[in-house]
Amino acid sequence: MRVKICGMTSVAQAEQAVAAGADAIGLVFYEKSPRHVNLALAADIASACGPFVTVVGLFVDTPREQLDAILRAVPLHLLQFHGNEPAEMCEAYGRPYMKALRMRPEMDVNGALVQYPTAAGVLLDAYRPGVPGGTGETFDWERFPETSPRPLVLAGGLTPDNVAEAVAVTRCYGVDVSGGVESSPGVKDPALVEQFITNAKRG
Ligand SMILES: O=C(O)c1ccccc1N[C@@H]1O[C@H](COP(=O)(O)O)[C@@H](O)[C@H]1O
Repeated sequence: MRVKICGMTSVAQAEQAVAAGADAIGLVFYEKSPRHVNLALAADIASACGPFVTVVGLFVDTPREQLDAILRAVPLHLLQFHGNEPAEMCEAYGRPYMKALRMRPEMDVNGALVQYPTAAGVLLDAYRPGVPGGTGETFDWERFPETSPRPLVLAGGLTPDNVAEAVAVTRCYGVDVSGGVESSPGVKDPALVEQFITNAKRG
């Protein structure tokens, strides 16, 4: 089980998550998010993580020039797309990418998955109209596909209390969390981070 802790807003938070066993950390480049980081801070956080931790950049319909500038400044290993980016746009940067799909009630999940054959992974998240992610809401885990052409990551409303069950029900490749390990938006709680990672890996 791989665990990503998303929305790091300080070097100390990232170092603590890595020390607690996080496989990946996320940097949010979506300006409307309370977890948004500027380039200098993002670069400092990325370089504090060490060579064996995946540093993920999160984007929501970010214009090409802006994303290129971020890539020049911050050493990102994986791009996570949370907007309406088609596969060609996700592929255009020549980096491994993960596409987030929000689980609208009427969505044909298998049909959506095959639209991203080049993704390193696909993340399934809760759907709230008008909100691209970080909702703190779960979706019906029974809708999680049993098989997939690409590794599937579960997100949406995960917490230390529900993550073991979520892993058991979905048998996902990995989990991603933001709000469920925070004391307030953008502030990670070290105890919750540690509990989350322990419970996810145990589950
Ligand atoms: O974290 C954010 O602020 C965010 C903003 C815009 C799009 C996605 C965002 N976060 C991602 O959303 C999911 C679920 O988050 P939560 O655990 O329910 O708070 C997760 O993949 C985050 O990386």
